[in-house]
Amino acid sequence: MVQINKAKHWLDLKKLILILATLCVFTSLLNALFSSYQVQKQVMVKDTLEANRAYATKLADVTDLFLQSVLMQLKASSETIATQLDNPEVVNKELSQMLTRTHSFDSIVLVNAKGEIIGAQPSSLGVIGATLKNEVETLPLREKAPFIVGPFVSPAGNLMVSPTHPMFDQEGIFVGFIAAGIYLKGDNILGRLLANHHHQDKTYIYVTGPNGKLIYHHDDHRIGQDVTKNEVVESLLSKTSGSAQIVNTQGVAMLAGYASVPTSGWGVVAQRPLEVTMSQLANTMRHVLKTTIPFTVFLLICVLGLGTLIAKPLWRLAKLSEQVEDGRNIDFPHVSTWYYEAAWLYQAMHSSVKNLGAQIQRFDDERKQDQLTHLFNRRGMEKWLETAYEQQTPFSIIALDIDHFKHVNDTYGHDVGDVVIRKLAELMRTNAREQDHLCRSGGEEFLMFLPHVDIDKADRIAERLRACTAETEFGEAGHITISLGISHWPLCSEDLHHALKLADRSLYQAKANGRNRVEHAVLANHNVA
Ligand SMILES: Nc1nc2c(ncn2[C@@H]2O[C@H](COP(=O)(O)OP(=O)(O)OP(=O)(O)O)[C@@H](O)[C@H]2O)c(=O)[nH]1
Repeated sequence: MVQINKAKHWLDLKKLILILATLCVFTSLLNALFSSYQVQKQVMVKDTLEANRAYATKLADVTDLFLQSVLMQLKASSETIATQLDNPEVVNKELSQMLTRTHSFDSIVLVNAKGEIIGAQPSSLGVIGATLKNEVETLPLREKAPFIVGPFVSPAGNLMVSPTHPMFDQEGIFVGFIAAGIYLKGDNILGRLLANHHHQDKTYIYVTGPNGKLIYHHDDHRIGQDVTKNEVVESLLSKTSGSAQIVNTQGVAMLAGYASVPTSGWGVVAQRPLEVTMSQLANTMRHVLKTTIPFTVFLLICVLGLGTLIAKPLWRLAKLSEQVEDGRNIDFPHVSTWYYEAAWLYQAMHSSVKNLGAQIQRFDDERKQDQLTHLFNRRGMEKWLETAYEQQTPFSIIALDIDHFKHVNDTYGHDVGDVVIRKLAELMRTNAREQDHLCRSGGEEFLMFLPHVDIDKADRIAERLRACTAETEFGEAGHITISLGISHWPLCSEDLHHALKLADRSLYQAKANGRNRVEHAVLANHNVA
C-alpha cells in the first residue's frame, strides 16, 4: 500500500483553497488598481497638458492684445509729435499725458533719428541728452518700423522691454521713434497683466523674450535668465504652440502648455509640476481603494465560501480514505456530494470499501476455517468461546475422537483417512443444529459446542452421533467408531478452560473404557440453567 508522508504534504485542500482564493482576489484587486492607475494617469496628464495649453494660449492672446494696444497708442502719439520735435514743451506735454493716461507702461522716451533722447517721462529718469549706443537699443533706428525691443538694460539702468513706433515728417522722412518702457523687475504692468489671470493648483506661468530669456516669472530673481535649453522654449523660439511633458532647467518634471505672442515673438508657458498631478492621482487611487475594499472583502468571503463548499465533500472523502488506510473500522457514512465529480468519487470509494470489507470478512472466515472439513479450526473455536463467554451463554461440550484412526491410515492410506475425516464432519453437521458450533480441534479430534443444551441432552446427542457413525459406511475404510466425552460450561466448571479439559478427560475415559462410547464429566454446579 502506498504510504503518504503527511509531513511532506502540509497543504490540504482547505489550505489550498484559502491560498488560491486569497491570491485570486488580491491579484484581481491589484490588477484592477494598476489598470485604473495607468488609465487615470494618462487621462490626468493629458487633461493637465490640454488645460495648460489652453491657458498659455489665452495669456498669449491677452499679451498680444496688450502690446498691439500699446503700439496703437504710440502710433497715435508719434503722428501728433513727429512734426514738433523741436518744441520740447509740446513733446513733454504729449509724453506726460501718454504716461498718465494709459498706465500701460512705466516710462516713455522720444529718440531722434541720430539716436539722441530728446524727451523722457517720468522726468526723474534723467536720460534726456543721452545717445543710444548698443545693438539692441539702436534696432528701431535701423528697422524704422513698429517694433518691440528687448529685454535690455535701459540707459537709466532698468531691465525692460520696449514697444517702439517710428516717426516720419510730412515728407515721409524718418525722424526718430517713440518708445514705451515696460519694466521687468519689481511691480510692473506685465506682471499685473499676467497675474490677473490667476490659475490654481500650483500651475504657474512664465514669459520668454524672442531671445529665450525670461521676461516674466513669479520668481523675480530669475527674470533675464537664459532658458533656451528648455525643450518648450526651443519650440517657442520656432514660434510653435502646443504642450509637452518636460524636465525644466531646474531638473523638475513639468506638464507644460505653451503659445507664442505673434506681435512680439514672445512665448507664454503655463506649467505645473508632474508631482502635483501625481499626488492628485494618489488621492484618487486612495479613494478608489477605499471604495473597493468592502467589495474585495465580500468577494473574498464569496470565493472562500464557494471554495469550501466545493472542497468539503473531497475533504471528507480524503478523511474517510485516511481511515481506510489506517485500517480503522469504517461505517462508511453518507457524504453529501452536490456535484458530479464528487458524487462519482464517493460512489467509487463506497463500493471499494464495501468490496474491501467483504474481502476482509472472507479472509477472516477462511482463517477461522479448517480447509479439509470446512468446520471451524482452533482459531474459530477461540473466537466463538470468547463471544459465548462475553454473552455468558451456557453450553455443552462434546469432544470426540476416531478410534484407532492410525490403523485406518496405515491400512488404507492417508487419502482414505482424509475421506473418513470429511465424512465424519458431515455426520456431525447432520446431527447438530444451526446454532451449534462444530470444530476440528486437531488431526482426528473434534469438538462440538451446543449452546443452551444441558448435559443430559448433550449425552443423547453424543449417543446419537456415536450410533450413527458406527452404522455408517465410510467408503474404502468400511465402518469406524468414535469415542465421545461431554462436559458443560459452567455446570461442570465455571472455568472455561477447565470445562474444556473435563470434556477431554471424559473422552479419554471413554477410550479407556473400551472406545465407541460416551462418557460425561460430573456436574459441579446445579444452579445454572
Ligand atoms: N488421514 C489423516 N490422518 C491424520 C490427520 N491428522 C492426524 N492423522 C492421523 O491420525 C492418527 C492418530 O493416531 P493416534 O493419536 O495414535 O490415535 P488412534 O490411532 O486414533 O488411536 P486412539 O485414539 O487411541 O483410538 C495418526 O496416525 C495421524 O497421522 C489427517 O489430517 N488426515
